[in-house]
Amino acid sequence: MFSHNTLTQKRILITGGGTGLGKEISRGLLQCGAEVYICGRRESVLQECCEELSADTGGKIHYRICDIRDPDSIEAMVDSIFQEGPLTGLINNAAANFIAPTKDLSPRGYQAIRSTVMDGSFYTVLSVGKRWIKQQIPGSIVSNLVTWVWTGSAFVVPSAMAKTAIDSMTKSLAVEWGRYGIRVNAVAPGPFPTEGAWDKLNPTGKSTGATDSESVPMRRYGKMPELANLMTFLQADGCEYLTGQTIAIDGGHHLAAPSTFASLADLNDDDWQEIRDSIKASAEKEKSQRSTG
Ligand SMILES: CCCCCCCCCCC/C=C/C(=O)SCCNC(=O)CCNC(=O)[C@H](O)C(C)(C)COP(=O)(O)OP(=O)(O)OC[C@H]1O[C@@H](n2cnc3c(N)ncnc32)[C@H](O)[C@@H]1OP(=O)(O)O
Ligand SMILES: NC(=O)C1=CN([C@@H]2O[C@H](COP(=O)(O)OP(=O)(O)OC[C@H]3O[C@@H](n4cnc5c(N)ncnc54)[C@H](OP(=O)(O)O)[C@@H]3O)[C@@H](O)[C@H]2O)C=CC1
Repeated sequence: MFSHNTLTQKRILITGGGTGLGKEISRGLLQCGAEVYICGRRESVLQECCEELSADTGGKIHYRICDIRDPDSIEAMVDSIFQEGPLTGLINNAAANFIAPTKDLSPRGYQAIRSTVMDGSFYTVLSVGKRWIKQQIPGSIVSNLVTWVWTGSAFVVPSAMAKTAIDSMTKSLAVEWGRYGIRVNAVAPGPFPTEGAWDKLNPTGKSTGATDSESVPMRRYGKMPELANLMTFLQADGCEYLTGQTIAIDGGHHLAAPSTFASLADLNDDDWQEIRDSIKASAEKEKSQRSTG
């Protein structure tokens, strides 16, 4: 779809780029000639991703260990990247999520998700954006949201709330920063199966709804290159007049089956305990690999 030099001269930071969608978006950007920075809390995961993608694409990819819930950690990362040269693009992709009945959420459970998705995305945008403004450099910010920004979604309320806040940031900053040549857009994917999302949203196979590809009008899940292509377009030269938009890429899913987890109202307490235990096992495995956070 794009040539190997569509993104030559572009230097793009993608948060949470070591796994899942972030990793495959990084692959797509590298294939189009961008220099890519990824970050996350697990050094071994980031290192392995860089080795794999650089061998597969021949592109330049670097990692930084960073906890985006901590603004100081973000400042240190962005500062060290700009010392090597300014970024031209930022993709807010890192996120936290788990499925749970809202009545069972503690303040800490809510904060774990809000502080990553809403605060972490905002801190990163602020850290990069203020440098672009000061150095009079144009840039492209793209946040990876979800179609719940339009539909809401039961049983993942903190995620739906926090993603919606970033949708609002997208429209607001597009206006405030347009005069600096900074574009602010977002994408809203439907289901693109990844280990990270499925472990937290359908750990036992009981979270039906969107896990069924038949509920998508296109009768399938998204393919990674499709999402990478949209991200490449939004980071490329040639669409400078496009800003303030959140673009769905979901095979029509949210128009046909808007309430992703509505059917889960029928699960009982034992089902939810089993789901919670499975999520805990997945989170503990990830935690044991963390270098920060
Ligand atoms: C199959 C689904 C198909 C859906 C298709 C629709 C379209 C897809 C839409 C997808 C949209 C978005 C998806 C995503 O964002 S997926 C990203 C998944 N990846 C991650 O979450 C990675 C990061 N995750 C984490 O860091 C952790 O998993 C966690 C979020 C738990 C945070 O870890 P942290 O170390 O900060 O926190 P703790 O483990 O100490 O827990 C903090 C509090 O949270 C409570 N908690 C944890 N799990 C649950 C649960 N299952 N239910 C209720 N509460 C939970 C925990 O008890 C702590 O609170 P307390 O101290 O008060 O007990
Ligand atoms: N998969 C899907 O179907 C959909 C996904 N999305 C969105 O796509 C994005 C990626 O999701 P997906 O790839 O599925 O899930 P993953 O779990 O694979 O990706 C989440 C990434 O975020 C990183 N991360 C989490 N917390 C932090 C933190 N505090 N600081 C730094 N990095 C952090 C994780 O790395 P580490 O743990 O090492 O820090 C991980 O690399 C998310 O924004 C998600 O909401 C949207 C719609 C659909």
